Amino acid sequence: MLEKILQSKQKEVSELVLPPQEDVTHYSLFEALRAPTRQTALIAEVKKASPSKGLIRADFNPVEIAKGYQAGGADAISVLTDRDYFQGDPTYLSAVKRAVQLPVMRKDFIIDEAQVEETVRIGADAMLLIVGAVPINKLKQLYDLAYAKGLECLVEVHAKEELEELLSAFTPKIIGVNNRNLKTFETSLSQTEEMAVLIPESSLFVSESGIFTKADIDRVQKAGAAGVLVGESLMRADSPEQGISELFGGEARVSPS
Ligand SMILES: O=P(O)(O)OC[C@@H](O)[C@@H](O)c1c[nH]c2ccccc12
Repeated sequence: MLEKILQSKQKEVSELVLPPQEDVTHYSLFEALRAPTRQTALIAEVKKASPSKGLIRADFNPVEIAKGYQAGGADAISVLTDRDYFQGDPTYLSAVKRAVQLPVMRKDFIIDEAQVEETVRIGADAMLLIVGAVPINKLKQLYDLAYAKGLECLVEVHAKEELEELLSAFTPKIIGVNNRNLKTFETSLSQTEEMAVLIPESSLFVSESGIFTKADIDRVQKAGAAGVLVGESLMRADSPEQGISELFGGEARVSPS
């Protein structure tokens, strides 16, 4: 599946027309994750559909969902911008960014410098980089370019070998372990547990995908995750706010946001 997505991305990139620059106020993802609203930081994801689950939420208003996430105490927001496989759109990110006072991360398959520039233009504060989507030296170039342009990165790995390859090249400030194997779509939280020991102390560690309950949050937090990235379980909730409250089992906020 990842292969197929990357092929269409290549085509998309070759046809990319850069949008005008959005005028926005930036918020740091790193700082937000370091001082979370609850014990475990939450990146709440705006995602209409996915290749593994199909349509997740028919009644989909990205701005209303993002505002609900902010009201519910999310620390940051992730917006899927891939059109072909996730029914996302770069314009959703710009609209969300204008509506909330939280760091907003672009969730897409970034393989080229032009997409980094596009990410800046649409007003994002951060973007996802996936180890395994591009060769590691290319990933490092994209990472350095992003930071040079004022964008932060969440660098995602799935397998242990990917993490080792990443760390032998450089140490990202924010590392995500995707519990979902992008080749098979299976999720397993033991992925987070197995990889936690290898994550350097100096990096913020986010556990991504397949997190549905307070028990799941406690489990990855115990393993060492400072934060979680949650999409589906929140998108299926009656309201985003209530979804967050239920996900945290009613846990009180430790700091207002
Ligand atoms: O919906 P979930 O299982 O809570 O997962 C969210 C997020 O981790 C997932 O959307 C994701 C993680 N890495 C990705 C890379 C590309 C697209 C999507 C993703």
